Amino acid sequence: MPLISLATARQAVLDAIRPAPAEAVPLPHAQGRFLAAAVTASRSLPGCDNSAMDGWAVRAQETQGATRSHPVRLRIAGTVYAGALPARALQPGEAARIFTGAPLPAGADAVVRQEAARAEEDGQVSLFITVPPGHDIRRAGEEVQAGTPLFAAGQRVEPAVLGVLASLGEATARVRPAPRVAVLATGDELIAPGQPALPHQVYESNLLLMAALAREAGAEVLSTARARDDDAELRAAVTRLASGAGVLITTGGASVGDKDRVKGTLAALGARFLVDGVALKPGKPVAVAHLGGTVVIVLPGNPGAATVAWDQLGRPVLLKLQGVHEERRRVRARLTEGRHKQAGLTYLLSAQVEHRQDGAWARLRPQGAGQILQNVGAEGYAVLPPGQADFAEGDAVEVELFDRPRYVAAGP
Ligand SMILES: Nc1nc2c(c(=O)[nH]1)N[C@H]1C(S)=C(S)[C@@H](COP(=O)(O)OP(=O)(O)OC[C@H]3O[C@@H](n4cnc5c(N)ncnc54)[C@H](O)[C@@H]3O)O[C@H]1N2
Ligand code: MOO
Repeated sequence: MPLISLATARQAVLDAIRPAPAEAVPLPHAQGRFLAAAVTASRSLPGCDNSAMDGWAVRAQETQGATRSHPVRLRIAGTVYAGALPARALQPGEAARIFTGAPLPAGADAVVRQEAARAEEDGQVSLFITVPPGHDIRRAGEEVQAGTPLFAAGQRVEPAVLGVLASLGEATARVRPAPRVAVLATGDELIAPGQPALPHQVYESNLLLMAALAREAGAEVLSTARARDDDAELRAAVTRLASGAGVLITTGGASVGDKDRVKGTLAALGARFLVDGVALKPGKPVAVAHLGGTVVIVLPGNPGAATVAWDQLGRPVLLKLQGVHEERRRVRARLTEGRHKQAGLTYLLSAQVEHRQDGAWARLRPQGAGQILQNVGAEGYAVLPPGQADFAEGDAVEVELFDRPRYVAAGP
């Protein structure tokens, strides 16, 4: 049976995943989450007319003609600090001492900053500049009017968004919970970093890598574990890890070798496969299954293949659970070198994009499913689509970029 395409696989998986119910969380816990509902400004910013500078609140008209050699003198009428209300309105002939952020007294319509003024000993202030109405004033609502739509559902709560929510007075945000993820690395050959290893043994790197990638996609990683290529051990590990997790990521043992037992173990436990194998390289053996209420992402052991398979199927699952769909930027770029590929598969190759005078070029680095260095510094994947086997140097391809994705609310 021919393998299904990447696009078909992703659609099948996403159709089967529902976003988790939204919850209100305190703002400090909302960082990195995705808004479950649109946010409208609950107050205007600023809340009232206020001073942009430390100086003097005045009637602009009364500063007419003021210069350093011919100052205008006004009577000092009290002081307004930020957070306090002015004691009274400004009368003609008066200036009030005012500080940055303090509400403008009624009657005042401009501020003269203190560098352009001097308080005299007779209770007056000399102003050295003429200012127009509105000078150094921040008007109520000039940044945002109460009721203005600010963020769409799906917006990621980045630091700047947290700042805006707090300045609106919000203490909580409605977001989807972080998917609770467990990671299982399988393989007899694996040795934990820090332990001695012989050349035929392999340092286990997928646990750390996959947990980190899952966190990048919003997950809370509950546990990581290793298991040998042994049915009983795999069964016990899968059962234990899946019991507390919404998503279980496994790596290794996903192909057709004698010791590749992960899919068989899952099937024996009653897993229902949504996808089993994709016309993708690297990452062909990837599978996605439901095991009770847990989504299991079965990744190949090869770190390069696991990374691509995670990125193309695992990450979208995590985002859908959080109610969003990611739109990546794409650029068209020419290959700096030719590539031969299997015609039926989509190849996703780690690339850096170089902007030259004659346009964008995709530089592919040495890479392979079993390699890992290509991931470092990669700016995106050059997409070599199915239906073509040979790509020559200079052929234009799409590069799917990793940075600055746009998150939009996903369907149900
Ligand atoms: N006859 C065939 N052989 C293979 C096929 C096939 O279709 N027919 N598919 C190949 C493809 S594609 C891939 S990808 C690999 C995937 O194999 P597995 O998922 O079964 O992975 P393993 O055999 O367990 O390991 C592969 C490789 O990766 C290393 N590895 C595994 N886990 C880790 C880890 N946690 N940290 C670091 N490195 C790890 C492992 O030592 C192996 O070198 O199968 C092809 N074979
Ligand atoms: O297609 Mo495998 O996942 O690369 O070697």
